[in-house]
Amino acid sequence: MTSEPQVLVHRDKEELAEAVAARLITRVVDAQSARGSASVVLTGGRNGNGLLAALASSKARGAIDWSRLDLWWGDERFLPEGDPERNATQAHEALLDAVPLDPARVHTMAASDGAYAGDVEAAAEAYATELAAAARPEDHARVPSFDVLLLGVGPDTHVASLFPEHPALHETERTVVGVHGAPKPPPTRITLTLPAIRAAQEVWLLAAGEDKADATALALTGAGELQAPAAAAHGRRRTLWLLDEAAAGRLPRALYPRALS
Ligand SMILES: O=C1O[C@H](COP(=O)(O)O)[C@@H](O)[C@H](O)[C@H]1O
Repeated sequence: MTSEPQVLVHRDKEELAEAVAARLITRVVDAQSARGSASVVLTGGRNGNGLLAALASSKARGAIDWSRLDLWWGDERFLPEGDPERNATQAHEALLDAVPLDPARVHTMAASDGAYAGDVEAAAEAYATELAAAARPEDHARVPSFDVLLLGVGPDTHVASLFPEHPALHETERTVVGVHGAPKPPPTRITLTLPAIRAAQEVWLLAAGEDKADATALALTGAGELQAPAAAAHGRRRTLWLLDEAAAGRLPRALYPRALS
């Protein structure tokens, strides 16, 4: 089962970050009260980090039981531990160091100088194993059915480290793969594949800024999955495109309810 994309447009990137932070707090609190815990897949990039910063400064952040939250990553730049370009480093700076998480529930992807000694394929396989161990029988997948999986949309329509026309987009078996020759630095990365992304209950795609307007329009107006990877990202129950007015600027008006001012 997939879900039709829904589009919500906020005024600017600051309003987008604050509104998505409020939405995420509500979603996590609901999942924790229903099940005892929640799981969220983080994204890197400007909008992902803007969201984490908005969560850090939200007065409502205390509503989340941070010790019962599993955090995963959709992708990682295969760089040494602590490198400022690693998505995990940026997430720690923006939010994770400021909240009482259980370190055992913070599932970072391996660094290039870590246990797999520069072998990105082995690092990807290890993350797939960690995900499979966390999946419950009721998830019906080799990954947990994440409550929310966040994806920042790149100006070329990439999501996670799935770039247009790249071989990782063809993956139908593995849930995590190594990426070589990414067009955006660094060239070597680790990414969830489409089957892993589509196991999430809800997929939220984030885009702000005029440089995302073409990507957003392309992905939401019928582009193929190879041409526009963002078009291939769906949640089982919900697929939400969360935009600011600049990123929504080239969308047909019929696609979203809020009129641009
Ligand atoms: O490299 C990456 O870029 C995308 C989008 O980044 P943005 O700065 O253009 O918003 C991000 O989603 C991905 O996780 C990251 O590794």
